Amino acid sequence: MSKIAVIGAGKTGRGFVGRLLTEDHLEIMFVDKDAKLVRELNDKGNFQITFFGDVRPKFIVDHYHAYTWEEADFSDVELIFVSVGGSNLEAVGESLRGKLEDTPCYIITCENASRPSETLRSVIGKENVSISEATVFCTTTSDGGLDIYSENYPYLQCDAQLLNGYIPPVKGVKPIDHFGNFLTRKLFTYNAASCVIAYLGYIRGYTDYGEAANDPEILKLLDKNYAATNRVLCLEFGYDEKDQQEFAALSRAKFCDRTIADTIARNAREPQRKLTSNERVIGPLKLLQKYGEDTAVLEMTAGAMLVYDQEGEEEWRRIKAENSYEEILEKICGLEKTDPLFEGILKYARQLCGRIEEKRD
Ligand SMILES: NC(=O)C1=CN([C@@H]2O[C@H](COP(=O)(O)OP(=O)(O)OC[C@H]3O[C@@H](n4cnc5c(N)ncnc54)[C@H](O)[C@@H]3O)[C@@H](O)[C@H]2O)C=CC1
Ligand SMILES: O=P(O)(O)OC[C@H]1O[C@](O)(CO)[C@@H](O)[C@@H]1O
Repeated sequence: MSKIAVIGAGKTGRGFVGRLLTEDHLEIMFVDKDAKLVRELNDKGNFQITFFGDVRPKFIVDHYHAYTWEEADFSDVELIFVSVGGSNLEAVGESLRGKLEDTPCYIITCENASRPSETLRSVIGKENVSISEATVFCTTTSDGGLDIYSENYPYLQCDAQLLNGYIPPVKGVKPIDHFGNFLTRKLFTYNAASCVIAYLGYIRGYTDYGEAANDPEILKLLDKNYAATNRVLCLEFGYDEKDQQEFAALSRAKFCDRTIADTIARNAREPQRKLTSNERVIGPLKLLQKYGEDTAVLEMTAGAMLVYDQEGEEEWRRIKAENSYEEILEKICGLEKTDPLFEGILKYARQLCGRIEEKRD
């Protein structure tokens, strides 16, 4: 049988996709740029998945070998999952381009990102390679070791149309016929809400994600944002209102679920990625603006993102050291100075920055 590769042996790659493949007794070829992680995966030969709330016995993933790019051989690889973080997709495309053969090959991106298949397709540029995108609903965390903590989510839904009739030989991977804007819907509903909780939680001094999600003040803002975002997503994409409300309610229940042990730092990681123009905050803000809805909660969230600071976020710290808030709004968020969102976000950033400084004194 042809090989299956997973590029990015991180939390989603090894902890979610790796589990789905192992549940089907499939052999995995992990590829990662982190040579230390590759060595650890091979030396140990297995890792364990513990499910939040102990809803299922621990699960072992052990049918794999891990490789760095230099070692990885893609001959006879038919199916590739990519889960490296949206900002690393171009680099993955560059690395893959020279390694893929001229036989048909299918790639499924597993990223919270705007149009990740387009990004990868434009770099790989090979006719024989079909690239689909998936929505990852399964939260996976780690405490730095190989083992993973995870929800017991059973599926990876992906765009069937982009697979050109190919059916992945994995039970947990579900090609959906009318996938359409499902990834954008997920990003603007789930991940926008996650940003409200994480960054407003940071401003209020929380480090635990579940605590922040259950804060009554944050919940009030979250619900206000869900109501407005639900309305504009229905107007923009034609979703049924009740269906969208139920979709949003599922995300609310998940974020408030205290059995899912998670941190503000993980959910707030890489603000520079989350603040780009079509992403989870500026994207829905533009829709709210287009349909005349109240933009305050997401403007406040974007303001909190500008203020956000955390050990380990070195790229974000560099960007902030080299750019003013105004420059970040222009260069990263793609907002013009004349756009009311620009001034709105800036106003909140200044207010919240003052609040953080007061706390420090
Ligand atoms: N962890 C989670 O709960 C969820 C994650 N996601 C998405 O899944 C994607 C991955 O996230 P995580 O697994 O949490 O991140 P992670 O940081 O745990 O894993 C990413 C892995 O990709 C590797 N990588 C980065 N650039 C690479 C390159 N050029 N070549 C090969 N390997 C490379 C890194 O070394 C790392 O091992 C992101 O797009 C994220 O938004 C989506 C939903 C939930
Ligand atoms: O890697 P990112 O983009 O921060 O997203 C991870 C987020 O995605 C989620 O699955 C939300 O859908 C959460 O677990 C987590 O907050």
